[in-house]
Amino acid sequence: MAQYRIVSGSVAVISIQNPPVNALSAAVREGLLLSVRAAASDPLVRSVVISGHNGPFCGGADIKEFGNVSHLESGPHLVEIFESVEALAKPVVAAIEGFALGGGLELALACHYRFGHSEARVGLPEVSLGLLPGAGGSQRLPRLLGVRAALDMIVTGRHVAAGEALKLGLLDRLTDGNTVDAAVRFAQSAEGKPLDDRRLGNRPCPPLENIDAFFEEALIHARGRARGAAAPLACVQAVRGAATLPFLKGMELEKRLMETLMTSGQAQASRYCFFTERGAARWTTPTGARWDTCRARPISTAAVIGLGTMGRGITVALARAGLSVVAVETQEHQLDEAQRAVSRMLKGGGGVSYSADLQAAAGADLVVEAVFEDMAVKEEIFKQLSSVCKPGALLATNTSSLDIDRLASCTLRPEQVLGLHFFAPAHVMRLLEVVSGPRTSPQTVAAAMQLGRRMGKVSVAVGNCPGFVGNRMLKPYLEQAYFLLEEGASPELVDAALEEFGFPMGVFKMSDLSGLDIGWRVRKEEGLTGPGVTADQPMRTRRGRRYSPLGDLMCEEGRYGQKTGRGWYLYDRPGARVARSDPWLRSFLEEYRERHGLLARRIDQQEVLERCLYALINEGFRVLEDGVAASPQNIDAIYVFGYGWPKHRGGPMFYAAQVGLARVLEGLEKYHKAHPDSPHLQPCSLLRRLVASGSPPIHKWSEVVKGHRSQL
Ligand SMILES: CC/C=C\C/C=C/C(=O)SCCNC(=O)CCNC(=O)[C@H](O)C(C)(C)COP(=O)(O)OP(=O)(O)OC[C@H]1O[C@@H](n2cnc3c(N)ncnc32)[C@H](O)[C@@H]1OP(=O)(O)O
Repeated sequence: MAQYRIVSGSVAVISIQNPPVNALSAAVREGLLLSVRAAASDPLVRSVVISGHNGPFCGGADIKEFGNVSHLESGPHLVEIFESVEALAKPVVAAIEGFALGGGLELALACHYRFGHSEARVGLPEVSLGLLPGAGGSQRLPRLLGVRAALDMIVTGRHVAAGEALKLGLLDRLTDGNTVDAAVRFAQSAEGKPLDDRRLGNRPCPPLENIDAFFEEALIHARGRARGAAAPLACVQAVRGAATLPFLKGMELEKRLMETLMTSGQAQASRYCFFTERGAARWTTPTGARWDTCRARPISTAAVIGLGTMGRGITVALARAGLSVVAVETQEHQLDEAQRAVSRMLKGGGGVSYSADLQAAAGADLVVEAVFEDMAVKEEIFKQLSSVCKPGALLATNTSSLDIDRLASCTLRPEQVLGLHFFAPAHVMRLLEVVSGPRTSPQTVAAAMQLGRRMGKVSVAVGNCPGFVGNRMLKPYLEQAYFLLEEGASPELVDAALEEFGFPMGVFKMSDLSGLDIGWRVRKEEGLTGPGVTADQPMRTRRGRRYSPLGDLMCEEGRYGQKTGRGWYLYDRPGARVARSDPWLRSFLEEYRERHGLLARRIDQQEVLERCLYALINEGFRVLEDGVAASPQNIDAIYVFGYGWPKHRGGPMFYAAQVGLARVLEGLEKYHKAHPDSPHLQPCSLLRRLVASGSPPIHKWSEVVKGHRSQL
């Protein structure tokens, strides 16, 4: 699948043909090598242009082959092909339109010249697949750009726009016109000229002072970016090889590092995330409606009701997606402040108008309610929206846990009511939970999923239950963290274990960031704390189960987290970010344990991880059993893109499969025996059934789930 043709009498144009992204599958590799050999041996050919068929240059190695060694090993290897390209005695020009990523850019680096379209982008994103640029990219790019710029691109995996690539010297020329035509003309002008200096494998790496100190720092930085991830560290090692070794020795090092990464569980997990992200768009409902058959009415105008932090972020996300937005806030002072904040974020007006009157939502195709979490207030707004809004307008709530169906009941159009659960900050975070109630129509889901895509979100269709998928699973995780404090752990110990696992922030730091008062309000609403709880009720039991009042007590002390400068940690001032240990908290916990006759014991990191993560995973199985998520892959997408679950660990359900379902079951049984008053540790029946049926691979779990009622 490489097209070969001769143009202008002397230029061989080799076009990679493998839609949609022209990935370098075995067939493409075969075709490329044959074409390069044909160009080398044809005396009429004096130069070569390599391009991508129908737009994109090349999306890199074929990721679908990675899990299958026989596919990966069939056909010539990329390193061999790129060596032949670089060694060709005729000038080779890469004509880059769309994108040249991973192996695609490595191919371009083996060419003698690189032409780019002005809207193209290039990058070496292998690190996000748990790999390194293992087809010479880690050795050629530093020789072209210098170590600093190359290391940045390789360790971050970022896509670089054509303009920046030109400045860096990665692209030789840009064109706004037809890239292949421009490359052909240039190739002809380079015919017969010396090529030695154009072969990056021949060049030394530009010198760098204080190499040891530079790479030490680079390693520390790489470790901090994704804790516990092996690929960024291997990338640093490979680039160090480029800076210190001859090309062929560097290539050997790259090969050794790549072989270790390629077969690692981390690469498997990262690859799984890649497909999970894309798979979330393919939703279905029990009525048979599907992503590819259900037509969605396009949404071009939206109204956002309530301009607190969430409402502002949602307004920005919608405006950036090209919608015309009316932002409504009934409190005048809040409206002015919000207008300034939104304009700052959008760097100007950006198609947003403002109003203090709900009537302004009358003409919108979609309304997103984003007022604070109070059911009575939301019900009143939905009642009003039902009569104010035009027929056909969709009514969405940004609630993070309340009942969508109850809100739908306040309207005369329950089939057009849904939840759009954004994550803070809403214009930055990738995840969107699209929540349907029992009466939400498939067309409504389709429209929301399409809108999510326009906003660049990973949108996941979920069913209606308290907390939906993400927050429902978070509850047992948080609960175990509180219990661990009661039993003798400190917030520092719990957070360190979770951060070492790979979360960007431990549970207590995260709670300080989002505000302890949010959970407090929810618990009050649920009747777990506050005036509804009578004095004769035991403090550490609710509805017959263990309950930790620690979070409530903290709020009663006015410790809401970063916003008050005090929470599970101490901060220099309200709003400051750097968490410091707080001696007050230590005494508070000691006094609490003493008051309740709790004996502090030594808790290790393994127990922290198992109790917190297994409780969360167990709830994930319940979510699947209840039909609130369509697949374990959807749960994993939610956790990776909304809750900071490390990509190199795939998501909670993937992690459970990787650890072994039998081991997770055994762990839960052990902890439930020790804590029988904590039902979240009681293994759910789906997990038991999966283990009983031999722990099938994750893509076969649906066969065991079958027969349960879907809430989607
Ligand atoms: C043996 C190894 C030796 C050497 C090292 C080389 C390693 C590599 O090259 S690893 C691959 C590096 N490349 C990437 O990481 C790029 C991954 N792709 C993307 O970032 C994006 O897909 C895109 C920017 C290329 C296009 O984005 P967009 O237009 O939004 O489309 P989609 O992402 O929805 O993708 C469409 C479709 O294509 C599939 N796909 C994308 N890239 C690849 C690929 N490299 N290999 C195989 N398939 C790929 C993607 O899964 C979508 O299909 P599905 O919807 O069916 O999943």
